[in-house]
Amino acid sequence: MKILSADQIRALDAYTIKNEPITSIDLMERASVTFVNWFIKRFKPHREVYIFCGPGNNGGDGLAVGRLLTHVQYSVKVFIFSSDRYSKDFDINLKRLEKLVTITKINSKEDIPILSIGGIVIDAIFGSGLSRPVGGLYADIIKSINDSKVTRVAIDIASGLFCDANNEDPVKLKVDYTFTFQLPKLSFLFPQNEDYTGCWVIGDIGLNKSFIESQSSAFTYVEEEEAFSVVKPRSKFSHKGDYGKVLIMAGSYGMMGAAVLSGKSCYRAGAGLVKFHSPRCGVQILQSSLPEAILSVDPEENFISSLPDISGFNTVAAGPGWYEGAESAFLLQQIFENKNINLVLDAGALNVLSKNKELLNALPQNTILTPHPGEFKRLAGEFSNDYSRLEGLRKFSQRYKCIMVLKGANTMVALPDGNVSFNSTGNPGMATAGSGDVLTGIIAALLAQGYSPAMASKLGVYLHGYAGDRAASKSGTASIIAEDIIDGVKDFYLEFDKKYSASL
Ligand SMILES: NC(=O)C1=CN([C@@H]2O[C@H](COP(=O)(O)OP(=O)(O)OC[C@H]3O[C@@H](n4cnc5c(N)ncnc54)[C@H](OP(=O)(O)O)[C@@H]3O)[C@@H](O)[C@H]2O)[C@@H](O)CC1
Ligand SMILES: [K+]
Repeated sequence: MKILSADQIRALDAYTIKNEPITSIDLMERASVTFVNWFIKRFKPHREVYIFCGPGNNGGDGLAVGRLLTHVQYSVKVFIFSSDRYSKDFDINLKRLEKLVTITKINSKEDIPILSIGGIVIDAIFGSGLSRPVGGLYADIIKSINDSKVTRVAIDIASGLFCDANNEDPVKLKVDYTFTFQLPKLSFLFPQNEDYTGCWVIGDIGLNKSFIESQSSAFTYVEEEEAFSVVKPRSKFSHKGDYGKVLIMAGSYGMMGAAVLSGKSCYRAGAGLVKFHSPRCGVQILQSSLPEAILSVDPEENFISSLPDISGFNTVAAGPGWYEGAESAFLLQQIFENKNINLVLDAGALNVLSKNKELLNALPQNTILTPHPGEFKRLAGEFSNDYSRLEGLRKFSQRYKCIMVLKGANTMVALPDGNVSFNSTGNPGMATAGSGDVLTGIIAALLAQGYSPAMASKLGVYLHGYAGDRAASKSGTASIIAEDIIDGVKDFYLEFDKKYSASL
């Protein structure tokens, strides 16, 4: 799903109105009906509902929502603001609502209502048309709502949040839910906006799909349909050689678990053959934890010091559980000399790169780097906010022609062509030791099976999050351990098999 800018959304709105065709007031009605259908499923009518409506079309939506909720017996109190310019559709909806309920105009601070505890605030002050930081009476209202013990629901986007740009100004409405129209907004995907986004839901209001397709955007949001559509079914006559050979260079004394987790997830995600290159201390651990894997043994007891013969492997995964000494830098240098191999680097390998930045210039094209935010900071430096970090990630990927997988909620995958996809699966329970090792194994497995590095990264991240969500559905978020995520990989392929046989 594409993520469009506020300007593109405005053009999409206008295009739909002209070409469907539909009048703008009817489109507003459709959007409001969609919102209300969702709202009444979630909130019972016994709670007091306060709707704050700004002067534009977001306010117009609020007024239409007020009317629709009144029709289904919700007790609604509606507030508007003095303005010298209301939108046309605001005015129309104001007239429609005035016949049903008393509307309060807020002219000064004294008019700001006290909100009853347990009430619900519907925020229709500003939507995608916010053009500058919020001040004056609007700011007073937002602060007052933020201080009240109510549930807050934003129509389209919380007031004070820009769709696609940073707003340093502290005046933004904190919300529990955002019901947004048609497409996710870039700002929903950043940790810094968590309080101003809450749980967000997309309502399909029938905006023109071919116009959306025609728009160029560097940003996409990967959801179920797209992810499953790229999974390759297995041919009846295939054999293990068709699914690739992965060499995992992971683990050191006390850290062999990282290698086990990467290897297991690599097999679960479909690799034909997994071979570990292990320090001597890891031999027993690996052979007994993963009998399916084969082993090459390093001369060193406690860490990997040398590169085995990698001819015959199409994929190498390196870094989980790594010792981060000078030997590892030399090892990376040797690995980088093999330009025709698919490569995933994680954890220790990333830290070795951070300490030896000159090595970045030798990265084979399309190498996949999977840093968490701390590792990315060590690689690329600090950024003042999440928007500039996104730009930093894009630049890094473009500069070193590598694929950057920045892990977190909505993991970002930045490609050397400047495009970035955001992931839709996963949950906070996946913030647990070993979760990253599992992702490394999954991405390596997909690379080995012939997915392009870009596809292996995007699908791998989706699959990893999906597996984590399945794990959460069985054991609850807080108790997920990395092994559970590996188990969840089975559920992904089970779902794929079902979808695939249903499609035949
Ligand atoms: N897109 C779609 O497909 C559909 C969109 N729909 C809805 O329309 C919404 C977008 O509506 P919109 O364009 O009228 O913008 P909106 O957010 O109401 O604000 C504009 C007003 O606020 C003012 N203003 C701005 N910033 C300000 C500030 N800091 N402080 C004070 N004033 C400020 C601005 O004034 P100006 O900047 O012109 O001075 C103008 O008066 C969208 O979010 C969705 O809810 C649906 O109905 C149907 C389908
Ligand atoms: K809003």
